Amino acid sequence: MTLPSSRPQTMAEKILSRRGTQTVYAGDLAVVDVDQVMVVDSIAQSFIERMQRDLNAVPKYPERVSIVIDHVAPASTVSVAQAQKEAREYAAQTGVRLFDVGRGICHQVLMEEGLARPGWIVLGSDSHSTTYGAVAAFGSGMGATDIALAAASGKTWLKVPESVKVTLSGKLQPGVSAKDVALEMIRQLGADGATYESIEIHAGDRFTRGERMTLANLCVEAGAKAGLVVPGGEVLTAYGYEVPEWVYPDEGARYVRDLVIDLSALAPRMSAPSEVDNVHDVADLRGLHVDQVFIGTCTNGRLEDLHAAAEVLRGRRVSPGTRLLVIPASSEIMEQAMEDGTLLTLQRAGAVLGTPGCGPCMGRHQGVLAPGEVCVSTSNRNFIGRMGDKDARIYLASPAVAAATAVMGRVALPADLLEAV
Ligand SMILES: CC(C)[C@H](C(=O)O)[C@@H](O)C(=O)O
Ligand code: SF4
Repeated sequence: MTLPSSRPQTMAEKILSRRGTQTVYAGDLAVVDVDQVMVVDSIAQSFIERMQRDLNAVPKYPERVSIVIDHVAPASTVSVAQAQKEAREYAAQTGVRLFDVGRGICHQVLMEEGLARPGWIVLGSDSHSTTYGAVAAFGSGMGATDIALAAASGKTWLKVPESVKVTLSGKLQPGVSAKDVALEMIRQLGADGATYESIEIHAGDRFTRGERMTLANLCVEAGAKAGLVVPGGEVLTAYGYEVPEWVYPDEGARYVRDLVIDLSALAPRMSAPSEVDNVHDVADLRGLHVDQVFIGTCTNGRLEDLHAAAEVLRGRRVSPGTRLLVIPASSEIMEQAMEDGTLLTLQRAGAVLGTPGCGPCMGRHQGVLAPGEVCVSTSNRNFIGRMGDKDARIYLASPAVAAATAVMGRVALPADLLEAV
């Protein structure tokens, strides 16, 4: 079925039209079918309460609902353990999917399980649900009430967002990664610069699916409702997904803003405390003492990220005054990194390895920070108090920069290690 389209549409307009009842444009209200609803452990209790107490409903399509125990996994306190127990029981009773402790971070797991696909609408009880835009799914985060309504009815309603067009041009320099591009994009847009907008990223055939996840993941840090990467390159061929022709934005679609990022001019970037858009060249922050380095999260905990870190750490040691935590984003990644020797390289270099999941990303367990401590993290948020004490400071960077920093014990570029020998 091709819907009549009277004027050119953005990708967000395309998907929301196709999955809804009529052709819609930015500003319209859309009622759409939801292909997958994702609930994380921290929200599971409120979700269950909304379903049972407020809506008196069961999931309409249990196969379209997934619960992931990832944020504080394994449980850190009795109340966390109790909440996770209830989530397991709920999944067993209703037949929704459950991904239990150790399977990994919700967004990574859904992608691996094929529960986010081109043209789908995926709603998560987690703000980084924009990540699904890596495979051209309209992914968005919502609160427990909206998530429960979507699970109960199989639908959601939302205002169709305006779109910002981000075009990537040129070729990345060696040592510069998708994370640096994402941080630069957030700097240019600003922390609230795309509030309730869809960021449509035109990357051509650049970037793997994992790198596209990094780009789409960071979109919410500019306040975006969705972050859609236009399919190209590997995404079209390597994952067995058919990318339907109708997903692509039309020539002449209307954007509220146009941004072009010249990749050839980009150096490794770092976001300094305590807003994600406070982005600088790593070279300008070089030398700052770092207490903890964390490589992981839904932003940069994939195999390619662990490879980038291992390349820097092979045959080297983490600096004595610094701790390095490495947490693969999923069990699948962990297995691959075991098989190909990456974890051994990291362990020998002095890394502390953790259970696949969010780890200390939001400061709940497994590596929270003391007052005054400085952390370089490959995650996506450096707000005050995010990883522990409010007087700790967090800098966001790519896995290669994080690894070089761990070796030097201070903010460094991989190239600095060669000079230090
Ligand atoms: C716990 C969850 C709701 C939260 C989010 O919404 O993003 C967390 O994942 C985060 O990164 O802050
Ligand atoms: S890894 Fe961090 S950013 Fe990602 S879902 Fe977990 S807590 Fe949120």
